[in-house]
Amino acid sequence: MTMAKVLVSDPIDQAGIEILSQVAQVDVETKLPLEELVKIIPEYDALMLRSGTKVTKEVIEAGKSLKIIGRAGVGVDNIDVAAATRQGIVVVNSPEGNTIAAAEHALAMILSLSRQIPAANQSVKAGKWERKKFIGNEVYKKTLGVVGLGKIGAHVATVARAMGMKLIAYDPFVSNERAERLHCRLVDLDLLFQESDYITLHIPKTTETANLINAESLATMKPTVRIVNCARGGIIDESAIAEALKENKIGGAALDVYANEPLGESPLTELGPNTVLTPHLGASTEEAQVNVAVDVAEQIRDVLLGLPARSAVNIPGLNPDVMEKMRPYLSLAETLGNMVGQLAGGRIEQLTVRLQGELASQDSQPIVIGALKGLLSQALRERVNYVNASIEAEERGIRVIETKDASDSDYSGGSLYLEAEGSKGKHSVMGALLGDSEIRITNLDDFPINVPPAGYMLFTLHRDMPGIIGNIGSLLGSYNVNIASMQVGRKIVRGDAVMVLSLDDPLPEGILDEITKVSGITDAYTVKLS
Ligand SMILES: NC(=O)c1ccc[n+]([C@@H]2O[C@H](COP(=O)([O-])OP(=O)(O)OC[C@H]3O[C@@H](n4cnc5c(N)ncnc54)[C@H](O)[C@@H]3O)[C@@H](O)[C@H]2O)c1
Ligand SMILES: O=C(O)CC[C@@H](O)C(=O)O
Repeated sequence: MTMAKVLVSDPIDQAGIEILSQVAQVDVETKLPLEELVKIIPEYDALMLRSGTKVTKEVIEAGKSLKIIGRAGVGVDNIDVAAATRQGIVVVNSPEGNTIAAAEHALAMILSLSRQIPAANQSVKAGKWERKKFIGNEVYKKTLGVVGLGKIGAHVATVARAMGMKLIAYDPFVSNERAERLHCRLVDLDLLFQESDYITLHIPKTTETANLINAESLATMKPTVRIVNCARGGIIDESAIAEALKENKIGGAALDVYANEPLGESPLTELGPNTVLTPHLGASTEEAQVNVAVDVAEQIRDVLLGLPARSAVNIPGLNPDVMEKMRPYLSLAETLGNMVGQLAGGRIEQLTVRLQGELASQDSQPIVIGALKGLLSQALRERVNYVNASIEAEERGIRVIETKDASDSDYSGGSLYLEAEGSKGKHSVMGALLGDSEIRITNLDDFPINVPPAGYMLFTLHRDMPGIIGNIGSLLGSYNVNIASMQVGRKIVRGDAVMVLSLDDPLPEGILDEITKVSGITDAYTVKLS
């Protein structure tokens, strides 16, 4: 077996490299120009990066073997996640590994601005002793406006409170209870801008948050306000804040992140001591770098070993614990999805997924994704996976109906019913687990059966009458097709029935037509599960 290959395209801690090396050949190539990255990426199974690499659609489309992209940090805005999802590539990050580092950097920025530490440092090093020039302010009893009360915002709030600051916050997605626990008063954004002595941003950059701080909002703030951005560049309009700082319309700003990085030429670099700039250092502590490298490298290792990732940003809701617990049911869902997809024909319009009995108490989302993965596997083969199954189904216009019926199942552990409507009509299959993980198909088109899935299967709809089984057996024998097992399911004696045959060999071309000509057979279908 050839060893997997991982490309590490930004500097990451050695602890991460060591983990990756357990399962893969690791190449560290930093500062690659885009065209070079596009050229070499086809060789790699995984890509690990920080904020320095831009993983564009072009990179992703060239990464034909990529299974996972790991961002050693929080923000995945330098990765085209939509393109990765479409291509079935898992994107993982380290949501908490650098929380404390980023929060402490924001707090350091608040204090640096208040006491003009960077400017005072420069002055002393220049041989001066300007004690009067560097009179600062205390943060004690000042109002801190926290925009974004997530992980980093919450830690900033906790420490700021310990320093005696009054806290207000704006985050439309957090509850009053969370804000109260953090001793923050939730306010609207306009009020936060007007009341704050310090404003600190801890939100992602989205279309809603782009240029959240601009000339207009700056005009509503106190003339002494100090603004800190250790979140993302582009949340502040850089020319507007540069203008406000130059004209002393606000007290100061400390920025770690920029619309374009590296910052290069910018009006921000021309500003005086009221402006503190750092080169995206929020996550740059030894501790955080070990945390994020280990966190993400472990996930890459796991995915390369066929295990789930714990912080995938593009597999909604499928956390590893759920995946592990549900694994046998996911396999059941995939098998049934694959079968019903073949029975109902190539162009599927609707899939109904019903979780029955005890299974109804489980989250249906992973099961639905598993069923869709199975359903699409004939068309998309290995291109469909747990990441892109839903998006691929949506693009094909497949309607998905999820239902639950806790009362209905003869099987302990419950059963799963799938019904698909497609170009070959409407068909249904039901299945359950025998013991912990053995799959049984328990129903086909509403006829009770009990068979394990097999590589090649033949299903017939027929009239239950003497001789029919023998005729089918002889016909298959004449084509040298060996029958591994056979079962008949019927609702009433001499009524309609199904026959399920597991075959050792694939059915030769044209034999289905012959089967349907056998007296009593009304229809016949084959399914290939290998
Ligand atoms: N400078 C750095 O090196 C560095 C390091 C780590 C994280 N970050 C950045 O810091 C930011 C926050 O990270 P986190 O780990 O706290 O994320 P988080 O997801 O825990 O918190 C983000 C918060 O923002 C809120 N939010 C989203 N949209 C909002 C909006 N329009 N208005 C107000 N609030 C909104 C969310 O409800 C959430 O509570 C991210 O942008 C991340 O990329 C930067
Ligand atoms: O990689 C870095 O140093 C920055 C990471 C930071 O911006 C993040 O979003 O986690």
